[in-house]
Amino acid sequence: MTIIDGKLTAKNLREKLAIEVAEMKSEYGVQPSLTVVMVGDDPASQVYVKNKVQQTQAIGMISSEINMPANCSQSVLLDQIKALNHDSSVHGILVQLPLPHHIDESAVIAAIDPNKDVDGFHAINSGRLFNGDLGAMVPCTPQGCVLLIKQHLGGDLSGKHVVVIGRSNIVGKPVAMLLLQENCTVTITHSRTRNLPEVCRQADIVVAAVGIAEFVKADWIKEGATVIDVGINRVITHDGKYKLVGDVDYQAVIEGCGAITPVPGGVGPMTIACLLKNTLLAAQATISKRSV
Ligand SMILES: NC(=O)C1=CN([C@@H]2O[C@H](COP(=O)(O)OP(=O)(O)OC[C@H]3O[C@@H](n4cnc5c(N)ncnc54)[C@H](OP(=O)(O)O)[C@@H]3O)[C@@H](O)[C@H]2O)C=CC1
Ligand SMILES: Nc1nc(=O)c2c([nH]1)NC[C@@H]1CN(c3ccc(C(=O)N[C@@H](CCC(=O)O)C(=O)O)cc3)C=[N+]21
Ligand SMILES: [Mg+2]
Repeated sequence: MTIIDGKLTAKNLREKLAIEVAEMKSEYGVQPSLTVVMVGDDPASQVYVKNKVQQTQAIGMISSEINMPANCSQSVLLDQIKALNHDSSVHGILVQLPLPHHIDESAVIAAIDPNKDVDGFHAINSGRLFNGDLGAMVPCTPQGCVLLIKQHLGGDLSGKHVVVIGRSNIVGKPVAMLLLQENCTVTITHSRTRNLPEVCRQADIVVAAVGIAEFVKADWIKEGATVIDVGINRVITHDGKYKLVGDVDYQAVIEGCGAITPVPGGVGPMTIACLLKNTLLAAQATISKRSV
């Protein structure tokens, strides 16, 4: 049984990115920059934003954060995004989700310049991914999942049966598309799926993106299967502290699976590393435009 070390893999990826950032600065005088827009003060989002700001700067990129009050209107937020779209010193824009209920998330995502959409959530980018076009900005968490799977299984995923649990636009659907592109046989499951344990037992690889703490049980996992736990759930322990747990019943599943990503230290750090990679790609695209 292997515990897939996402923290280490993410650190190695960030080190490679740092070299490319330094080269970009010295050869073109361009420093990749990422702006995160946060509306309101969701505590879980704050942790993510804090990690992201620190890691962006650590690899030599510019990080800025725009905090807007929870009661800010949709039109004020859309104007802010338009200003960032027109600001050539900003290469990547990330609007932290979820947004307050009075704001239409899809309208906000649609307002982001697809070339600066480092989350890969804009319909132009999800369409490119769906069509198998190179040049899509690929959503960070799905990208991180696939990197961890390929690293563990040695690159070629042809013919592997993957069961994805969850069909959100930010994790389930895009991770399924990426794995299809890797020639996997992909089953997408969700809350209306019948006999989910039975379906999961067919899988060589299970990707759990459900949002329910310790939802996936040991007897759902075929012996030797690879388990990717995307879930980030904050639960209160018996001594009243918060801890993070995934969507997989980790302590039970480690007994029989072939490999598993821990929470924390699995997919989460890869999400941030892939965000930095997308920011570098967005900055590189502005240079190739300039030189022709
Ligand atoms: N590690 C990271 O970097 C990231 C982690 N996350 C975490 O990943 C998890 C999933 O996130 P996200 O995709 O945004 O979540 P959503 O809530 O948007 O989607 C959850 C999905 O799980 C399905 N589901 C819910 N209950 C069941 C059930 N009983 N049986 C089967 N399927 C079920 C839902 O089905 P239906 O569509 O039918 O409602 C839905 O498709 C969360 O814990 C989140 O915090 C998210 C982003 C990044
Ligand atoms: N526009 C947008 N894009 C996102 O990608 C996005 C978002 N909104 N909203 C929230 C979710 C969640 N998410 C996480 C990323 C990293 C960690 C992460 O770094 N986790 C660490 C530890 C964190 C800790 O210790 O609290 C780990 O799992 O080891 C967690 C969660 C990105 N999301
Ligand atoms: Mg959601």
